[in-house]
Amino acid sequence: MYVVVNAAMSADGKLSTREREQVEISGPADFDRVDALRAESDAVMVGVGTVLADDPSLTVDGDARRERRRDAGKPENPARIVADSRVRTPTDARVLDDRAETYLLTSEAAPQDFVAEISEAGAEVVSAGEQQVDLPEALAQLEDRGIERLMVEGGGELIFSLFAADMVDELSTFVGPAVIGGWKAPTLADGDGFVDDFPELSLRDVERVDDGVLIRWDVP
Ligand SMILES: NC(=O)C1=CN([C@@H]2O[C@H](COP(=O)(O)OP(=O)(O)OC[C@H]3O[C@@H](n4cnc5c(N)ncnc54)[C@H](O)[C@@H]3O)[C@@H](O)[C@H]2O)C=CC1
Ligand SMILES: Nc1nc(O)c(N)c(N[C@@H]2O[C@H](COP(=O)(O)O)[C@@H](O)[C@H]2O)n1
Repeated sequence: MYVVVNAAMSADGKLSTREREQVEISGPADFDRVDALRAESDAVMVGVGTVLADDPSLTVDGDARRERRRDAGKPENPARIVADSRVRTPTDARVLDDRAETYLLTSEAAPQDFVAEISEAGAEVVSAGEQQVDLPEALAQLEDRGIERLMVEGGGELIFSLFAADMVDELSTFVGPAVIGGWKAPTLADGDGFVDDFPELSLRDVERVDDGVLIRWDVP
């Protein structure tokens, strides 16, 4: 599986505010690029923190892009994946609507009645790991279901875990023209953080987009 992480951060490296309120960091050209990235992917993934904060749909906006996917024999939207160890996704979350297939990655710690409710609400549940989703195992199960190109949008906890598991192939960050601040505000990679053995990145390219900068890295 090829894993692309894409996120937008403020000039000071924050993904959202200390209240975890979504901020439009990207401008129109960057949002359009993100839509194209979604359309090129087999699945789009977030952590449940992002579902609870933003209630995203994770679908493709552009009609022409959805049509191209249909013409290629694919579903018009990529699958949606939520890492949600204990099933905190609300049953009325937009990721559970019928616009795309949705996988909920859970662990053995997930209460079985929540698992039943979320399955009833339309998600396919994939269990891997004891207390927290074991990402390599869960993503291997999804690869078996045909997901080869995965786009990850965030948030910071999930992105850190994917780097910690050495599962990221490419990182795109749009750095936008705002300062959000706040030590509690989510950053690109949160979790426990690294103290040594930092993942090394190789700069692919840098481009001015809207009023910010798009930086693309390969993760060798
Ligand atoms: N600016 C941007 O591009 C984006 C911003 N965001 C922002 O990020 C914030 C949410 O980020 P976070 O709070 O960090 O939550 P998150 O979206 O990274 O979800 C973390 C949660 O996922 C679950 N999880 C299950 N297995 C896991 C594993 N192996 N590793 C890590 N997490 C696992 C846990 O319940 C954990 O608390 C929101 O404020 C949202 O607005 C989110 C996506 C993109
Ligand atoms: N690329 C990007 N730029 C921003 O400025 C953002 N705030 C985000 N947020 C992410 O986009 C998701 C919203 O998805 P839908 O449009 O509802 O499908 C949100 O949940 C964050 O993952 N991304």
